Amino acid sequence: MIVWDCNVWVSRKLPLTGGLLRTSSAQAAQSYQFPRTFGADSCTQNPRLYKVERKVLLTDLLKNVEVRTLTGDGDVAVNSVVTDSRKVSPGCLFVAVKGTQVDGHAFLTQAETGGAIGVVVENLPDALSPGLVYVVVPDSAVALGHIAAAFFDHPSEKLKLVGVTGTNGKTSVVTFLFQLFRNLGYRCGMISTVQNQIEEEVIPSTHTTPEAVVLQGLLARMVAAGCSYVFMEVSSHAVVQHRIEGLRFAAGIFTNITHDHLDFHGTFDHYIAAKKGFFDALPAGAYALVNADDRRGSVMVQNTKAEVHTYSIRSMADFRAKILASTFQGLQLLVNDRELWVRLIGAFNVSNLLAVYGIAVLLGEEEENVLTELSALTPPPGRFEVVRDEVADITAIVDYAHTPDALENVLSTISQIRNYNERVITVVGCGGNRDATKRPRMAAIAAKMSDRVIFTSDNSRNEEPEEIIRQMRAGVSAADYRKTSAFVDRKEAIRQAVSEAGKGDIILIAGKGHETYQEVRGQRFHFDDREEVREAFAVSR
Ligand SMILES: CC(=O)N[C@H]1[C@@H](OP(=O)(O)OP(=O)(O)OC[C@H]2O[C@@H](n3ccc(=O)[nH]c3=O)[C@H](O)[C@@H]2O)O[C@H](CO)[C@@H](O)[C@@H]1O[C@H](C)C(=O)N[C@@H](C)C(=O)N[C@H](CCC(=O)O)C(=O)O
Ligand SMILES: Nc1ncnc2c1ncn2[C@@H]1O[C@H](COP(=O)(O)OP(=O)(O)OP(=O)(O)O)[C@@H](O)[C@H]1O
Repeated sequence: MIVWDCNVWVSRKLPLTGGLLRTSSAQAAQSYQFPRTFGADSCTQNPRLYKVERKVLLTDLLKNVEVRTLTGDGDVAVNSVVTDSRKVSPGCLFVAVKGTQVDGHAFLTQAETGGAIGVVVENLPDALSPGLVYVVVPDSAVALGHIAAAFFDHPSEKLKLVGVTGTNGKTSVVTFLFQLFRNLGYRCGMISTVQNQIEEEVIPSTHTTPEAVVLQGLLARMVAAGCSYVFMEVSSHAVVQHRIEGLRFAAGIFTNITHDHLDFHGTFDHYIAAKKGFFDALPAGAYALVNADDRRGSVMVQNTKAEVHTYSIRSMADFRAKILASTFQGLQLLVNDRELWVRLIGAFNVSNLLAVYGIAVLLGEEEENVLTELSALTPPPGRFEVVRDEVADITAIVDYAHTPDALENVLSTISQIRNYNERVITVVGCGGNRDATKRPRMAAIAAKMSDRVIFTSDNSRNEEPEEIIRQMRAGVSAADYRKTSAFVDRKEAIRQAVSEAGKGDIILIAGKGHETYQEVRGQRFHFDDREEVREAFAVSR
């Protein structure tokens, strides 16, 4: 597997004139040269490998930016765009962004000392340094998106970019789209929480939606690799922090919205507004495909310029489906009146499939071909992933559900498929330093919909895991409380679930899905629910 560091992609060599770079957009479109591929370790060991050999005139970077004032020489050549003063290098442009912890404007001196040739700011500092070019903009984060897009020569305009937003289903939908379009014969890229991918090449992911410079660089690599489609997740954080500014989307998909990330957005209305912001910004000529089964679906597209289409499993819509049979092996469906079998599990995946089918048809694919290819799709890692102990006849399901809604969905999927001669044992925890309001709600859902619940840890971060579990248990009704127990150590919790399970029982291990770590007090330890349950099955024999 080739691993690319997200900070290293494009090396574009342009001619220098008289010590200063003079170039044009036409030249800028020329010759991408990639550095050799590196393992992640070599990048960490040798920071020089991070250097992007690329220079663009500052004035060219600012073409789509609302500039209030520019002090200094705008024709200076910029060789990288940086938002962290600790990562500046000679020749870079430092963009000072106001964050949730600190204000990047506090680090202008550090940026200059590190070799920045220019800074983008919202306010000029009291004393100007003669060595720096100052660009004043109304909003640095907005400016950053456009600057990053220009630095990488507007990659999103050279392919078809499809963005997927919603509380749940983003990873599933982009993964299915990536598989489908590759099966239809296109070269594709994918940007997702689990991993980024350019055809076969896997690039580790740090965010659901990377920050602007990383994102634009990644897209530039995808262009250079000949991708004609890129499917990316658009998180509400990314919309609010303007990471997607400067991108041109061919289509946007809305899956659903439920309570999540209220620690960041403050209120549900702000969270809805963040998601809606993505559709507000879609250009005319793009498609907006929304889930008509979610009552916020119509709100999302109230002010969009894009062409609106809908999908539904409950009502009339442009793209609709009916579930004929639902089993742990797959689903039999009627999609726009055509019958098909898919290897995916759960009603929520029918919604996801409709989003995929709808966008493929809107983007011009033959309906017949798309329907045929839907049968070949496989779920992303850690999404309703089944691990079986065939000897003991116990089914474990590892799922990333870490919101009340997703947990309810997974448990109701299990209850639709189970035969009620068996028990459902749920192992679940909630993350630390994240939305605490979901803790009692998730616990109540788990207890109401399972025969047994074992509460445990799930990335407690800087909080006490015992306290998180206490807050969860507070949500459990008196009647359900006797079904519950708690094991702070997730390994022990999984082993306990396996030891309690009998023939035919189902163990749901919720919350971590594909994650391969447990984050405790700033440190990440290797932890993989799938490995743990396999091990627990082995030792229980
Ligand atoms: C809460 C949040 O969104 N944080 C993001 C934010 O960091 P921040 O606001 O804390 O930044 P800050 O520390 O206040 O710094 C502000 C600015 O000063 C700069 N700085 C800071 C210190 C210094 O010495 N010098 C300096 O220049 C920083 O580089 C930054 O540009 O801006 C950073 C740079 O863009 C992001 O990497 C960071 O994501 C962090 C790692 C994160 O965990 N984000 C999560 C919550 C997130 O974005 N999640 C969504 C998905 C959510 C979901 O659906 O599950 C995602 O898209 O990944
Ligand atoms: N359309 C959907 N509606 C509700 N729940 C879903 C849907 N699709 C998937 N899920 C459930 O939500 C969990 C998360 O799914 P997925 O990773 O696709 O969503 P996501 O939006 O990418 O979430 P995150 O950003 O947290 O990764 C899955 O494990 C599954 O249980």
